[in-house]
This record gives sequence, structure tokens and C-alpha cells, in this order.
Amino acid sequence: MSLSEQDWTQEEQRVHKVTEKIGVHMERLEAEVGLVRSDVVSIRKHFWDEVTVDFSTTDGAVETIASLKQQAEMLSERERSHRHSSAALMKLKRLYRTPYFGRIDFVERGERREEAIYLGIASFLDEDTGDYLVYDWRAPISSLYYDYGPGEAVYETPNGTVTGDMLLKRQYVIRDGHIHYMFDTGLTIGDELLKQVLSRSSDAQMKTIVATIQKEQNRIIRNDYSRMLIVQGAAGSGKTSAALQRVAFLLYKHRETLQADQMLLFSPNPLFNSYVATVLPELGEDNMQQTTFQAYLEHRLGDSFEVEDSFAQLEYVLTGSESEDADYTARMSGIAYKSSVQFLHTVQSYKQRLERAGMLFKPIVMGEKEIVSEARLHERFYAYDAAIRLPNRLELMRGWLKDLLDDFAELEKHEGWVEDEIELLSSEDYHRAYRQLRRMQGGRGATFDDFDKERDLLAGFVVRERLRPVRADIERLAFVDMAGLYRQLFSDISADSPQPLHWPAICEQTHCALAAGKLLYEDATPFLYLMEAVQGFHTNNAVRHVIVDEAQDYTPFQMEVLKRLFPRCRMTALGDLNQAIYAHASAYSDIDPIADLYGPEQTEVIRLHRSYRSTREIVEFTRGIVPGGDAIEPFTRSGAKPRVVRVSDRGSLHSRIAAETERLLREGYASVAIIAKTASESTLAYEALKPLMSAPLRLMNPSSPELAQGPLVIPSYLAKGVEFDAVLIYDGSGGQYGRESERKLFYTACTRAMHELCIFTLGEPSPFVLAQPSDSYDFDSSPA
Ligand SMILES: Nc1ncnc2c1ncn2[C@@H]1O[C@H](COP(=O)(O)OP(=O)(O)OP(=O)(O)O)[C@@H](O)[C@H]1O
Repeated sequence: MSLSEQDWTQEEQRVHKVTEKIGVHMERLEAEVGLVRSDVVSIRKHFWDEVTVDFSTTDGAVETIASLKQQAEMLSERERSHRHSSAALMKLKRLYRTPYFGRIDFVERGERREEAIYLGIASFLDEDTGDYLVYDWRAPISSLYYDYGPGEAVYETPNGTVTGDMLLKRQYVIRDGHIHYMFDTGLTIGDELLKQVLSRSSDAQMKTIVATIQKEQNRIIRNDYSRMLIVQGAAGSGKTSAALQRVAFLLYKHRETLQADQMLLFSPNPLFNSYVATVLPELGEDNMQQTTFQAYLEHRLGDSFEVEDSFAQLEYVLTGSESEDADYTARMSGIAYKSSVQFLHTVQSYKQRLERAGMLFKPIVMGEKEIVSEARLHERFYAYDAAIRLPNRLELMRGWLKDLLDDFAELEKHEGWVEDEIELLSSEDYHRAYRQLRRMQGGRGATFDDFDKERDLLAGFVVRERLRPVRADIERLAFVDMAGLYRQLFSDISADSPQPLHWPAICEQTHCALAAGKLLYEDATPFLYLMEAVQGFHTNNAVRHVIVDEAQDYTPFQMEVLKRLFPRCRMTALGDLNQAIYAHASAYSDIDPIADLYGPEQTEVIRLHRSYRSTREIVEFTRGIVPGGDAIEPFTRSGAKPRVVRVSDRGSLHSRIAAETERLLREGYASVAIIAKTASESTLAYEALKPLMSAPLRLMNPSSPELAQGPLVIPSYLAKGVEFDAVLIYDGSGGQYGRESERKLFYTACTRAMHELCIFTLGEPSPFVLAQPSDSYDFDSSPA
């Protein structure tokens, strides 16, 4: 629809008027922020001037504490106010540059007058008239913009449904107070604008999408009733984007009760964490908490075991070969089994059996001396009423053991070694003992003037110090032999359940790793689950919403652990079965294990079929790689066809890749990723390519904290969730991507490309390439 000159003039004038008002408000707020800041500085500087310190009398102490408290409260109130007004100022600054991006004219049923609603990243009120000059994109009425085109339209408010007619829907690109583009649109949110947005060059940070949210994405963002929302969507369909705008939406809708630190995102890797970290701040919200499942495993098990990480497992899986290595074959079978629902059920029934028999304990010892034998622990445990749950029995045992330890300590005081230790006490220890004694007696009458008493107290101190680690072990239930219980589980399976292939070798591998103090990645979560089932599940009630990105990579065990860990939270799980790259992927032939987590009543599944990231040509090529790919719809943005470049030796491979990278950089692409299959192949590629390039090349590995700008080399599994202007597959030959299990990895790597995709192959291309229609890519086998 073409817009008249008058429209342009009016709209320009409005932008001018609104930015002017925002400017006035900003100036006022800037002054306010300055004042509050100087208050904070001054209170911090003169904190002690205002406090009269007097601890010589009880009244003096009470007064001192009261004045300290008052001073601290005043400081924290000023600090809060500073944070608040600084955040408001930041928001206004953003609005000043881009006050709004959309407009709808809406007339409510039964009303005469239409209202023009302008949408921006935050609301802005005209103080003189009380009118909204800009509506927050998350306000109830703003959903009209995302859900409807001109015509009848409906939106939900807390007071019910509002129906009416949308007379106009207009989009703007406003930068620094000037309208760059403006057009009226139909039902979808301007394909034109979306095309422009998607055509731009990517960088190391994800962008907000509020101006161009699509209807199906809006359903995800505004869904506020399901306990579990599952988003199953094609690569590049906006799952992560929708989830992040959803966080912003929920923070807005529940602003009285929900804070950013009560929302937690589980990311596939730390690189991804940094990639998405700017989205919420750009929307004027604080960032939510971000972590990885691996970090959680480390936190829970890292003190007792060396926990293998998921990437080390993947490296093993991707570099080994079934035909050459029996260990490898057994481990692959073990990974699949240990990640299965069947194994989850086996662990659950094992736990039930432990209620009646089979618990294993470690004797409680001090050095060589046994304080409580294994047999006694065992006997005590099964002496409790069988109806008492395992964790509760252990809780009772903990109390019992602490009492036993006190009795033991009392007797131990008279042993010869104690006398020797007292003799050896340094003056520092002696003073510690004295201070401890004072503390225990509440600071009253503690003196070392009586020799016997002194000896007794020092003996108590010495024994207590010696028993400190024993007490700590009892506190953390270390007397339960968890490694033994996990090992025993495997003998149990031998007895009465169906066993996977290569069972003896799987048991052997598990035992060896445990004996070396290691937990293989596939064992870590089952082990944690068993530990929690026996000792009691850790829970976190503070977190109210958990978002699991790349949920297809989570095993049923991991999902179960998350469910139990966050019993009060709602969950959003984002996944794409076509990108299930782990060896345990067969655990999900569909999303059932995730869908079953909270049951159908509490679960909603939304599917996204449209892919926005890549050009039509790239989507048309990549969707052929995966089963069911026909359902993936490309967005109407065109670019060059993917290229397949076949070379015959590694030297040409490197020179061609270097030349291609340089070309792409010259053409203005900011992010060019050379994606290798594994970390070891990435290192090899990096070392060879670095000297051939004029631009600085970066190597990404599992411990890289953030995605580098510019050209980089990255292992395929680390590129998950992120995107690049151009992707060069380092070696897409049949040798590298030939096994069925590598299909999804190859798909994941190729779908990282936004504008250009080039697959280099050393020899025969992968069967996943050759299976594509030959007109879906350009083939080049000429020498460099
Ligand atoms: N409505 C939209 N408006 C503008 N850009 C969008 C929109 N939806 C998605 N995009 C863009 O498409 C790209 C892919 O989005 P995103 O990473 O959220 O997809 P995804 O489904 O999580 O992808 P993957 O599963 O492949 O990691 C991003 O650049 C994102 O900004």
C-alpha cells in the first residue's frame, strides 16, 4: 500500500513530537539519577560519621546497632532508587532512538472512536494528557499487532475478551528519531521488513525480534497457562528467539511477583550463553540466570568424581569406529542403554528394592579406628520401619550417628594420642581452643586457671578437630556407599532384566571408570538420579520458570532431574529432533519422554515449520538431509545456491577454504564459520588455515567463553544454537559424514548458515549431499 506525502509528514511530525517529549523526560531523569548517585556516594563516604559507636554498655550497643541498621537501610534504599531510575533512563534512551516500530488503528466494538496504538519496547505516557504515546509491545492490546491484519480482531485482557476492527496496520523503521521506512501491511508482519531484518549481517550476539514477531511465535511468547510448553521447531524457526521474548513478556506481565533471577535458562554450551546474553538487556530487562546441565553436574558431583563432559563424550563418539574397536562398540551400546527410559525405570525399581535390602554403607572411621562398622550401619538402616522412605531413614541415621560420634569423642579424650597432640599444640591452636571455649560458654567465665579443666577442654578441642572431617562426612551422608550402590545396580540388571548388547563389556567399562574415580558422561545423570532417590532430591523453590534450549539433547534422566529439582516451576522446552546430535539421541524417536514429564493436561506442544535464518536456497538444500524435512518451509529470502567443492588433497582443501573465506569477508560478511566435525579436526584446520589468511582467524573450543567476531573455526557440536553469515563445512566428505548417526550433526552444521553455505569435501562428498537433487546446489570439482 503506498503512503501519501501527507501520511509521511504527519508521521514524521509525530515522531518528532514524541522524541521531544521523551527528551524532556530523559533530561529530568538524568538530573534525578545524578542526585541519587551523589546521595549514594555521600552516604558511603560518611557512613561512619552518622553512626555513634559505643559497645561499652548494653544501652550503647543497642543504640549503635540501631543506628547502623538505619544507616544501612538508608543506603540500600538510595541504591535501589539509583538502580531503578538508571534502568528507566536506559529504557528512555532506547525509546529516544527508536520510539516505536508499529501502529495499529483499532476501534472497539460498540465504540465510535478509533484509537491509534503505537508499539515500542516500552510504554511512554504523555504526562500532560495521560495518553499513551507508545504502548509496550507486551501490553494486552499489542497482541493485535502480531495476531491480525486489518479486519475483525480480538485480544484478551485480564477483564475478558475485547473484539473490534483493525483499520490500519503500519510498520516503521525509525533510527535516531527519523523514519527510514514506513509501510502499511496485511496479515503477516510485513514480509518486506522481515526480509530486510534477516538479510543483515550477523554478529556475535543474538538480536531481539519484537518488531517482526510472527503469529505462531506470538503464541509461544504469550502462552501463560501451560505448566510445560514444548516448542518443536525446525532449525532457524525462531525457537530461541521466541523463548527469550517470552521471558521478557512474562517479566512484564508478572512484574509485581516475578524477577529475572527467578528464571533460568539451560543452554547447550557456554558459547551460546554469551550469544544470547544481550537480548533481554536490549529489551530493557535484567538478564535471567543462565547455566548448562554440565555445570549443574559438576556442581553436584565434581567434588567426588572427575565428571566427563558431554563434549569429551562426543569427541570419543565421533572419532571412534565400530568396525575397529570392540570397546567403542560396547560403549556406544552402553550410552544408548544408560540414556533410555528403560534404564530410568530400572533405577526406579532398584531404589524400591533398596527399601527392603541391598543398601551399602561405608564404615565410619577415624584413621585406622572404626567408629561404626558397616554391619551396624546396615542393621540400623533396616531396623527402621519399612514404611519410612529411604531419605528419611538416612536423615534419622544422621542424627543417630552424630550422637554416637559425641559419645565416641568423649571416650577418645582419654586416649594417649590426645595427650601427645596437646603437647604439640601451637600457640595459635591454643588460642583458637581458648576462643572456641569462650564462644561455647557465651563469653562468660572461660579461663584456663584449673589444670584438669584445661586438660579436658584441650582434649575436647583436639578430638573435635580430628573428628571434624568425619562429622562433615556424616552431614553429607558420605557413609552411604553411592559408588558401590551404582556398581551393584549393574549386577542387579544381570539378574533379572533384559540386557543390552555387549552387557559384560558395558559393566566392565562402568566399573573401571568408577574405580578410577571417574564418571562417564552417560553415567553422570543416572548416578545423580540414584543418589538423589536414595538421599533425597535437592529442590530449588526460588526458580519459577525454567527454559531448556536444545531439549532434544536431554535424556529422560536429565529431564526427570530438572523436574524434581524445580518442583514449583513452569518449563519451556525448545527442541528440534533433527538436531539431536548426541549418541543417546535414540532415546527420543518423538518428543514423548518430554511430553510425558507433566502429563498431557499440563502440557502444550507448539510446532514451528517456517525457517527464518537461512535463505530459501539453503533451506531447500538442507531440509532434504533429514527425514520429514519436506515440512520445513523456507522464508522468501533468496541468495546463492549452496556450493559443494570437491578437492583431492588437503593442501588444496586449505587453500580453497582460505580463498573462500577471504572472498566472503571482502563481500562484507562479518561472521564466517569454518565448521569442522570435532575439536581435534578444528585444531588441525585452524593450524593449517591460520598462516594462509590475512584476516585474524579464531579457534573456538568447549571452554571458549564467547563467540569471537570475524572468521573462526568451530567444532560442529559447539555451533549448536548459533548462526553465521556464511558457513564453510571443512570436510563434508563421506569419510567424515557417512554414518547414519552423523546425519543430524551434518544437518545442524549446515543450518547455521544465514546467507551462504559452502561444503568442501576431500574426495567423495557425503551421501547426505549426494542424495540431494543435483539442481539444489552448485558442484565444483575444479582445481584451485
Ligand atoms: N520473527 C522474527 N523476526 C526476525 N528475525 C527472526 C524471527 N524469527 C526468527 N528470526 C531470526 O532467525 C534466526 C534463527 O532464530 P533462532 O536462533 O531463534 O532459531 P532456532 O529455532 O532457535 O534455531 P536452531 O534450532 O537452529 O538453533 C535468528 O537470526 C533470529 O533473529
